[in-house]
Amino acid sequence: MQPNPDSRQQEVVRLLKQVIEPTLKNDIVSLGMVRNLRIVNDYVYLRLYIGCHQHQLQAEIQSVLSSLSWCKKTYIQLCTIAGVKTTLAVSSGKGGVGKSTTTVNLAAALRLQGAKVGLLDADVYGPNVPQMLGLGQADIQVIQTPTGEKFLPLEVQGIKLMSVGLLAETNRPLAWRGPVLHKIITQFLQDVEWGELDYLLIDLPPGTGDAQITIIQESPICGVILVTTPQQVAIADVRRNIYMFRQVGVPVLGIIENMSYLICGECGSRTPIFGSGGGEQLAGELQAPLLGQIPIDPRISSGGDTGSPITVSDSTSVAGKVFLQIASAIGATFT
Ligand SMILES: Nc1ncnc2c1ncn2[C@@H]1O[C@H](COP(=O)(O)OP(=O)(O)OP(=O)(O)O)[C@@H](O)[C@H]1O
Repeated sequence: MQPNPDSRQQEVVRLLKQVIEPTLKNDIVSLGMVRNLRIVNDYVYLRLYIGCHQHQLQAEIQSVLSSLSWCKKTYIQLCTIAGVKTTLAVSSGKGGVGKSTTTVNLAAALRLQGAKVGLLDADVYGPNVPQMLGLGQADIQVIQTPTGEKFLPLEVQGIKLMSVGLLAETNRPLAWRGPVLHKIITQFLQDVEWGELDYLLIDLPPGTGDAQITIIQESPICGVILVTTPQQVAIADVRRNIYMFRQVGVPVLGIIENMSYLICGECGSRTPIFGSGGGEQLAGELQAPLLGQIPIDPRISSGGDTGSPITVSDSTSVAGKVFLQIASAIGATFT
């Protein structure tokens, strides 16, 4: 009698769920670390997406799967980014909601709290992170390493940075499509010599297209942070975005609501210019925590233009404090 492939698959998943990541205190399947699980004949194949400090999980998987009577061998393809512990993605349903601003300030907040931080600006449609950190067009160096040639990230304000924008010509929009886009993104993920990083933040392109799906599928993202504004239209887009991440199996860490309110300079009262409660409603509906609400502040915008994130220039501002709070929550989760 032929073995039932579905019951074998279920058996493997059940065993894999016994492998618990000790810091995150959850199983590796729920954490989205196991992908592309296939059982062919009597062999198990899977990809394991982990940080550089989680290699022991591979041996644990081999150990639990060794109890399968029918399995001749388990092949595990390790997917890590050399030197990087925790990879987080920042995403938004639509453009212009402040995703890059949020990524830069979050990177700055994690840095202020002593973490080693890298930032990958993968927003091929509008790579503006370098400018937000005060970098113009800069030459990217290629260095020789034991594993081949690699891009050397730039270092600015204590943050290591690599951006598709740094490879593009000034004032010329990037118009990469399909295979070219796929190649550039995967090259970014594999061919950057980050050194040792506690966190790599990836600023994803907005939406749910090819570029996003490629990055999510190809990288060991431990979690994604979604940025939205309180408007209904932005929220509908985030909803689509969340479903995409859940389909791939990447955990959604939470939602940041940007441009939530304007603070009166005179009396300190808060006015919700774009409506209120959107982030909260979404967080409830999708069971993803609301990590923070960022005010509208002209200094956030001017800081983006001049390369001086508000979290660094004024860490005691309301926005600065919210970013630091979110960074603490991330630190509490991953270390
Ligand atoms: N809380 C805020 N207060 C004031 N201005 C803000 C705030 N957040 C973002 N901005 C400004 O809004 C504009 C859009 O922000 P940003 O580029 O970060 O958005 P984005 O979602 O990354 O856009 P895209 O992905 O389309 O490039 C920028 O000029 C930025 O300075």
